[in-house]
Amino acid sequence: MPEAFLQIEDLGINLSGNSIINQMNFTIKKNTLTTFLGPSGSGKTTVLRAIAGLNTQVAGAIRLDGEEIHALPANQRNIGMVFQSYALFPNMTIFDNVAYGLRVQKKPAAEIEQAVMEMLETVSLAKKKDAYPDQLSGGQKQRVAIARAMVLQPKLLLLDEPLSALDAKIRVKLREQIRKYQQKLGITMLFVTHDQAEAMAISDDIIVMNDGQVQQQGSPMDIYANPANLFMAQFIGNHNLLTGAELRQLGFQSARGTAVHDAAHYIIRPELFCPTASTTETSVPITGKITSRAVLGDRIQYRFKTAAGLKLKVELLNQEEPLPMDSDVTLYVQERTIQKVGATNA
Ligand SMILES: Nc1ncnc2c1ncn2[C@@H]1O[C@H](COP(=O)(O)OP(=O)(O)OP(=O)(O)O)[C@@H](O)[C@H]1O
Repeated sequence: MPEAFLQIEDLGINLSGNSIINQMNFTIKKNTLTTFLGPSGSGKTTVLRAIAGLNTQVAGAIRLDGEEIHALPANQRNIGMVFQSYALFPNMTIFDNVAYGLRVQKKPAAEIEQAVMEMLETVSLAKKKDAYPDQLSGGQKQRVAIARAMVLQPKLLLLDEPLSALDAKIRVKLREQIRKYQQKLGITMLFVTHDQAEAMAISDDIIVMNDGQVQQQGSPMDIYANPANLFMAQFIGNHNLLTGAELRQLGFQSARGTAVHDAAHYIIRPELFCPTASTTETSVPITGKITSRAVLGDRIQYRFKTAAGLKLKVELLNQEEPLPMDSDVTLYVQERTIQKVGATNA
């Protein structure tokens, strides 16, 4: 196993007398982008602030690159931070904003000039070096904030919902750019978001939090394909979540070759329904009626009600005639695509 670069061990955080985080453990690897994903109030910001040193009243251990850092003040941790609100200095030019930290460190002027210009080239803002923050768009301001943090070459860069204040199109563009900077400069990043698509799109690893607990950590594919528990199954994706009893009612005796247990939970992903039976795999026919449909562009989303009254979400590629409404249709699901919640095997 690669050595942990950031190691959180038995982290405990109390705020105003309430236990917010209790015995939390996780590690992240060097030169990766890890996302904290979780609903509002799950503790993402609280843990990030503890790592940054903005809250030092914590139990347990925080190690970065082999060094115990939990007792160090924020400015001695070599950790950068980017906030949703940019927090640029309004009365300084873009160049001076990015140069600020290096000047505090009393680096020679020529070195500062070179590092700042390289960083402004990286974030494609070299031409704006003499502008002031209020002359830039939201996305440009956030790129300055990111450049200002990256120019200090922190061991770890924390980004707390950095895209939340931006509109949808810019968010997608900037998240791709952040991923590019991370890979180009080999920075270890920890990125907080409550947006699942954002986390899936850019992460090497996702840590899903709820109620101050890590629910699951894994690659986007892992998290999507193998939810570790009921919370994960409900939180991630747009699944059909069924009990074993319901699955058997649909005609499945087994899932991935294992007998279905009535009390266990299973997932059928909406995109895994087929209009025709597989010729090579065991597939189960399910008959019911389409009760609604929505054309999403490349896909069509259906609500499908089985003869026994189970309501399922179905998504098919928009490449043939849409399924008819209100008359019986039969769809097929391959037995091997059913996922058991909490199963560890892929
Ligand atoms: N200063 C404080 N005193 C007491 N409780 C706090 C304090 N700050 C946060 N909390 C509580 O800690 C929990 C975690 O909050 P936190 O801000 O870390 O969640 P989050 O996952 O970052 O949420 P969001 O996505 O809304 O930012 C919440 O229940 C919150 O009410």
